[in-house]
Amino acid sequence: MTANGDVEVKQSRIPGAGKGLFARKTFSPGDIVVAVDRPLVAELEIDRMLDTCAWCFQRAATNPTERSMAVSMGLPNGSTDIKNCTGCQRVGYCSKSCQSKAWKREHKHECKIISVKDRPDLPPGVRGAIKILGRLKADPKTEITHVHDILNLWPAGDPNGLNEIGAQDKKRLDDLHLLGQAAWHYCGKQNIDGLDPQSISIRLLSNIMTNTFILSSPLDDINLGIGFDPLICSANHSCDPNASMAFNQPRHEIRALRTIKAGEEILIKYVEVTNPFNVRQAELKESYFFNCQCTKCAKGASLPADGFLERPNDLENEYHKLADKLVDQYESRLSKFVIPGNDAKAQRRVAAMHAKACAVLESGQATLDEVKEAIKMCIGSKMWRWTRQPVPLLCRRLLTLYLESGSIYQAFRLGVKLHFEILPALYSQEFYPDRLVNAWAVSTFINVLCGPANQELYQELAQGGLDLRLIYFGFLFYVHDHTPQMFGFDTPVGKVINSTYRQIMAGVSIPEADIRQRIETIWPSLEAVAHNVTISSL
Ligand SMILES: C[S@@+](CC[C@H](N)C(=O)[O-])C[C@H]1O[C@@H](n2cnc3c(N)ncnc32)[C@H](O)[C@@H]1O
Repeated sequence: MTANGDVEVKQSRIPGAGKGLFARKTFSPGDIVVAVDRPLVAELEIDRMLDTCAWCFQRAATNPTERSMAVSMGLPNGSTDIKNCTGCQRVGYCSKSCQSKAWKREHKHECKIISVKDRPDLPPGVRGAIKILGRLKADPKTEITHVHDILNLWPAGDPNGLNEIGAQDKKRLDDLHLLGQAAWHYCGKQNIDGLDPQSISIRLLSNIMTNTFILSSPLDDINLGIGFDPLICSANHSCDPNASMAFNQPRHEIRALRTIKAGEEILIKYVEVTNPFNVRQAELKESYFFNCQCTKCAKGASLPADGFLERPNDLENEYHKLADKLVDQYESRLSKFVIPGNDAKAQRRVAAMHAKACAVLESGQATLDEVKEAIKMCIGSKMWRWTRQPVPLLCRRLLTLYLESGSIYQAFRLGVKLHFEILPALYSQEFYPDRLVNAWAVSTFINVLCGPANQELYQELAQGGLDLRLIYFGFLFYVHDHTPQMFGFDTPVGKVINSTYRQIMAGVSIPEADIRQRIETIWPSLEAVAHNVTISSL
């Protein structure tokens, strides 16, 4: 495996986790631990194949409203155009340079296969496997190493791995067999020395499909596609990770979130780790087929993230009735949310409320009112605090919906609540990606609020002691200060942040140090804004 010298792959200390990635030197917070120029497999979701560059994953905003919004915010989505490959017309690129890199490395192996007229668009994992097999055929000597690196991972690298998947989800295993055979068939059924031809395709595909990470841009809250790389994927999961992944279109990095000492295992998150114990366990099992054995999970459901504000059997009458109906409605999904307790019925009621809120989150179609209602149900029932999931995830969704509906002031207030109250309670690290992305979003809302269209509101807030211009600088500096540790300025997100910072500072005559001093004096008034966001003011 093409490991860089700073890390090595060896037996993990997590019980039953197989191999893991270990530090060979000490890393400071923000240091790049591992980086690949592009994951070995990076494939667009089917829905993104025609509006996102298949090489660098830059998405073009095609909806006119979204496009003009992106232009006004200086985001790359507003200035990107995707031109289809003239051969297959199934994928496109944002530039000649991306097209040429993609062709040389991989697209030449799939172009004809995916261009067949009546063939439906193939799922990303299958397209990835086709390219790997195509590359192997063209250059067996070099590419066989990649194939072995892939096959060594779990589950194909573990004699029981595929059986375990079959035992948990037979349909998933059947699908992998079917899709693997399809990839092998499309590639001319090539054989690989020393490997059983019947199993190569399933093993390749299952290792790619069960170890993928989602590729998305920090500036664009959309799943763009899937990534898989044997080196990055050697890192095991922890619900208390010491490192995080960043996709810098198309460079992929793992960065230290805190000090990692030489010899320590590098642990990233595969799923949302701020969820309660049972939800984390269920999500890891559903998507990655394992029972998490990390140090946080070893404590079971005993942490603040698992607890409620009140005892579930003290649920007020109004919510009691609502929850009883929800228990019937979400019966089949309850086990994921139930926390074992003295009063099983009461636990099932709050679990049903959690299931309802998650159904809202999972539905891509939920309206602004539905999301608000879900937050009101959780907070209004007095069971949830604002920092217990799924409330933070619902708040993030609501913020996006406020933005889409043009309710910028509401988005600003909720963003401030997330910044001051919610996110620091979930992630103690100063520059955690979610905190940085939220702060960047808040800065863009304030910029709009400072504009000519919002003069009245601006004046009103200024009279109440909220100097939005100064607050804007506060968020801009926060984001600019932490970007090097989280993304770097040479990345798409880093470039947007840096050019905004430079542009703004070029028009300012007051020394930056003075602005920073003044920010400190007004910052406490923002904490009051955060505090004043209640369910009745959503
Ligand atoms: C992306 S691979 C990581 C490399 C893998 N350990 C190997 O030996 O190939 C993911 C697999 O590692 C194991 N794993 C990762 N994190 C784990 C954890 N916290 N607890 C238990 N098993 C884990 C699971 O088998 C999971 O399906």
